[in-house]
Amino acid sequence: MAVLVAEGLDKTFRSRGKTTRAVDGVHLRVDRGEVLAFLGPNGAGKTTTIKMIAGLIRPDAGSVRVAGRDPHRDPWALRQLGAVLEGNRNVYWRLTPLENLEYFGVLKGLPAAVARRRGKALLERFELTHKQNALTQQLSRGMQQKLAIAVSLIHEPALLLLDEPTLGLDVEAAETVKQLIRELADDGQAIVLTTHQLDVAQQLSHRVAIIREGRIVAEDRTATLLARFSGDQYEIEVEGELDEARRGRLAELGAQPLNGRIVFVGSPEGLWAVLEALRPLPILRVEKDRADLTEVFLKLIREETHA
Ligand SMILES: Nc1ncnc2c1ncn2[C@@H]1O[C@H](COP(=O)(O)OP(=O)(O)OP(=O)(O)O)[C@@H](O)[C@H]1O
Repeated sequence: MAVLVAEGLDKTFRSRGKTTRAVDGVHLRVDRGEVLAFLGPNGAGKTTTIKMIAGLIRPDAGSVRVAGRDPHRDPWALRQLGAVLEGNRNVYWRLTPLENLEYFGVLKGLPAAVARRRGKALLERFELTHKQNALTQQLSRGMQQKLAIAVSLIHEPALLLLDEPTLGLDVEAAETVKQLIRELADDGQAIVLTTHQLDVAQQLSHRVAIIREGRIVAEDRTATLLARFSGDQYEIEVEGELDEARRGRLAELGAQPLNGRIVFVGSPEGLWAVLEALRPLPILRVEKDRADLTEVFLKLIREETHA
């Protein structure tokens, strides 16, 4: 089920006689339980798009539907949004985590008792209960980030917007936050993730949309995009020496021994023939050349530049 449907979004800024077409015909869709990584170089139009989705900037053209309704017209649709857009700004340093959750819950229209009950449940779930009465400013950055996410979820929004959720966190805190995001998605939360940390995007996203100069230049399932940009080269490592007969057979199949590895470019069927030719030598490793999201991103961005 589509939680977010954005269609044909346009936004042009005019300031001091200069016109910037920040967003140009952007379509985005996010389903329940799906993490969409929304990626692009600096100034590509991500923040402007997210602000249009969040009801903060009115699009010149196009439409946004969150859980079927327009956040620019319908306060109910606005309540279907939760956002951690700029670091920890949605928490108050001088309040405790529980007070933050209660305060923002009431601000979002919840009765105080409901906000408190949900706040306690979120602290439990995010393993922050032991800090519920400490001042937020005394929490570690990782804990503050978890609290910021908890606060954005207090009113049980249909769509969660996360901007750079792991930026500046140490390895362990980043892993905890990533795990939390995975669990939220597994429980059905729809999430739009904006980040320049492409490894994080690769690990967390089901789908990727890449924007450049206001236009979407690629939009696909993460796995599909990675497969599309992966080569068809295999590397095989075996134990023991290759005799002359075997070397000859490998050459016939188009496989090349190279620095202790065998390199083969071809189809999966061809690979089986190569493996067959190596029998009965023990195989230590067979690996396909796989693109990562950084390579995909750079290729797409450059392709567009040269187009
Ligand atoms: N209020 C504004 N007035 C004029 N131009 C703006 C305004 N907001 C954004 N822009 C311009 O619109 C374009 C897109 O900006 P946007 O902030 O959406 O990019 P971004 O992809 O979020 O970039 P970053 O990754 O650097 O945050 C940029 O050229 C930016 O300078």
